[in-house]
Amino acid sequence: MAERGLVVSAPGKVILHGEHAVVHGKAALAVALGLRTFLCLRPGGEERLRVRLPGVGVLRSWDLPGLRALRGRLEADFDESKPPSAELLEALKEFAGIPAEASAPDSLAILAFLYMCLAISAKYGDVPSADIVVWSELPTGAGLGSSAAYAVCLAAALLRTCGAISCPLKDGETTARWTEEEMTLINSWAFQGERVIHGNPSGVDNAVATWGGALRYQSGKIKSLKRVPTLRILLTNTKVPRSTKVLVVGVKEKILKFPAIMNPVLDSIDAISQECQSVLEAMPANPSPEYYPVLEELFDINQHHLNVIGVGHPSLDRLCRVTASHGLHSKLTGAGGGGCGITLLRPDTTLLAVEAAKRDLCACGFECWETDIGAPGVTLHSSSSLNAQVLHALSES
Ligand SMILES: Nc1ncnc2c1ncn2[C@@H]1O[C@H](COP(=O)(O)OP(=O)(O)O)[C@@H](O)[C@H]1O
Ligand SMILES: C[C@@](O)(CCOP(=O)(O)O)CC(=O)O
Ligand SMILES: [Mg+2]
Repeated sequence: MAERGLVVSAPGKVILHGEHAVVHGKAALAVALGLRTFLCLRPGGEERLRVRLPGVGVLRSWDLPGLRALRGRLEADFDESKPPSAELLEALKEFAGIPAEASAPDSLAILAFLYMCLAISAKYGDVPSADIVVWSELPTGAGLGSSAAYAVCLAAALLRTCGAISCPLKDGETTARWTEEEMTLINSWAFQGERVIHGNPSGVDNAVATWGGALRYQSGKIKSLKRVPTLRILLTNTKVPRSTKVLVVGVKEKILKFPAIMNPVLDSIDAISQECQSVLEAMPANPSPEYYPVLEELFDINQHHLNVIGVGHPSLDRLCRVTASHGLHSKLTGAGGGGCGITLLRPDTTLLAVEAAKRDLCACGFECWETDIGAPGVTLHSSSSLNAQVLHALSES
């Protein structure tokens, strides 16, 4: 058990290309965002596990004997190489008093929390007597990988508390990262948490939340890009709620219904990811405008493909039209169906042009902001390193 408790964080992400296709074995390019989820775990007093998830309105606590008994009943099912079984999830729902068909944000968050607490403690130690609070800078359900950032924070905190991974923080350090081997373990358990939340995730989201930076992901293979060019991206949240789980199922159904139509589209998205990766890897650290026309064309082609596979939305079409009227190119990011879009800003895109585009996007009821990309992955913090906003949020949540 970490004596004085711990604070971990993990970044959100944008998928530049490859969302949905990556679920079907194609390549995706994802970059970590400068927006993070934070988890604080403090040792608890009496034998209780308490969790506060203000992002989804959850405040729950359970006595450890009850959790240990539940774990004992389910132990055979905690195989981290396989998706959590329907029976296991039903048992967790019943224990937590969650309706069987529940897929609301709070229900999925509690399910993922309980699954990871019991499964990790079943393998590496005991259920911790602790007070856990999670707070995020990311909008949930908007395509920025909030579920993965949440799962990665949970995995890192629980594995550290069970002693399965080290405490890499040295005296005087404010932040530290884990070793490659430890991040692989964190990522594999975070993928299990994503399986509870998403149903059939590809693993790209938890990979980029773990390793950070920019990476190409395909069928479990992760290739971090050596250098992340300084791309300026405008993030726009249409605020249209949607469920990644539902959208991923919809694409699968369309592939089964029209394989000869859909598979070539997935192959084309795969080729777009490859092409984009080649361009990014050829870019200097601070690319000049001439590199951008091809990136903009790839955005446009991919956005059309995403509409064809059924994950577009009128709000995203409107986003693309508004930015196009300012000479900018956008596409949805993440599962689509609403949520966020990303707009590529060239180095010579003036502040005035960006402000004009933001003004028109906000007039649509959207929320937009520029953020940097290539952020570090899962991180262990000394509490002194956290800024006042995060400290306040974690203490007040
Ligand atoms: N900060 C958080 N605290 C608790 N649960 C979270 C948090 N962020 C995300 N989640 C869980 O992840 C779900 C959103 O995942 P998803 O539909 O994949 O959207 P995205 O990953 O694009 O944000 C939420 O409904 C909730 O269950
Ligand atoms: C649609 C998908 O490709 C990305 C989902 O991203 P998000 O959960 O919307 O942030 C699903 C996946 O890769 O697991
Ligand atoms: Mg997600």
